[in-house]
Amino acid sequence: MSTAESDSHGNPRPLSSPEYAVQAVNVTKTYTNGYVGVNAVRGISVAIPCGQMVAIMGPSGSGKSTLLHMLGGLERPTSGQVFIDGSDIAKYSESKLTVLRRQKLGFVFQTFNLLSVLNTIENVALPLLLDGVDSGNAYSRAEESIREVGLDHRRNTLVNRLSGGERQRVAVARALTIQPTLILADEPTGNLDSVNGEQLMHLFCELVHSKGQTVVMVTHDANIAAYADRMIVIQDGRVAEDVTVKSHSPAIEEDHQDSTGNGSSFDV
Ligand SMILES: Nc1ncnc2c1ncn2[C@@H]1O[C@H](COP(=O)(O)OP(=O)(O)OP(=O)(O)O)[C@@H](O)[C@H]1O
Repeated sequence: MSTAESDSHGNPRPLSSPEYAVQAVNVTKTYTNGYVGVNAVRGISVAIPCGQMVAIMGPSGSGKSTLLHMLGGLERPTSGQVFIDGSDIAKYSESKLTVLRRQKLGFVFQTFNLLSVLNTIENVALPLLLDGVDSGNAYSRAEESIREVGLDHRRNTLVNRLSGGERQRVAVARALTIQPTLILADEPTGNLDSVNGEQLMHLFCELVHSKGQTVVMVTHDANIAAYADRMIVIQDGRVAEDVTVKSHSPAIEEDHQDSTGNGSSFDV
């Protein structure tokens, strides 16, 4: 098994190897609730190669979301290192982390952080506009992401008038619009019915297997985890299992294209 410190043959590899989208090296996280410390993550090392789809599973409270947040620089580890692009992001300043997240990482979380005063396309274009992309370019890239998630017909609708599932898809479109190297998703299908949940997984598979992007998702749903190339099971803040379940699945790519050829086959 490949770990952060060694390859599949057990040979030591340099830290922050560029073949990895993200690497955690012996990360821990202790939250302090008053006088009581909660050891949410107790020393996890994982190396996630570029172009892999990973499902993180495990019981409630086992530390899955905490690990995901540390991989995305949303939480700082209490100890250990998190490497992205060869740098330990645990050492980054808040402002450097903000830029990294905006430029390189796509987040699909249940709390969508969508701005209710903006419509779909404005929300999706926002990260690009904040990053200084000119508005013509930002809006045309936003249109493309909205098409990918099958929400063209809602492009001008205020997000607080959308259903939970539609908002979830806006959040996905917003995450995709920056073409992130790493997509981090916490229960990404939580608000979707089974058809749209499957379509989102097909889209993730397409991004991973055709475009070389990397997806790390937390899920309780075994059917959703079955789309992943690798499953990491967390228990009591540690890795209990780390299994590569399959490699590239061309069938999924072929299935993904709809009759219009635009790649979106969400149930609208
Ligand atoms: N901000 C926080 N402050 C204090 N304790 C926290 C905080 N966030 C998480 N915890 C605690 O850390 C532990 C791990 O939480 P985490 O949310 O990572 O688990 P999880 O596996 O994602 O759970 P679930 O599947 O229920 O979402 C839990 O005991 C939780 O109560």
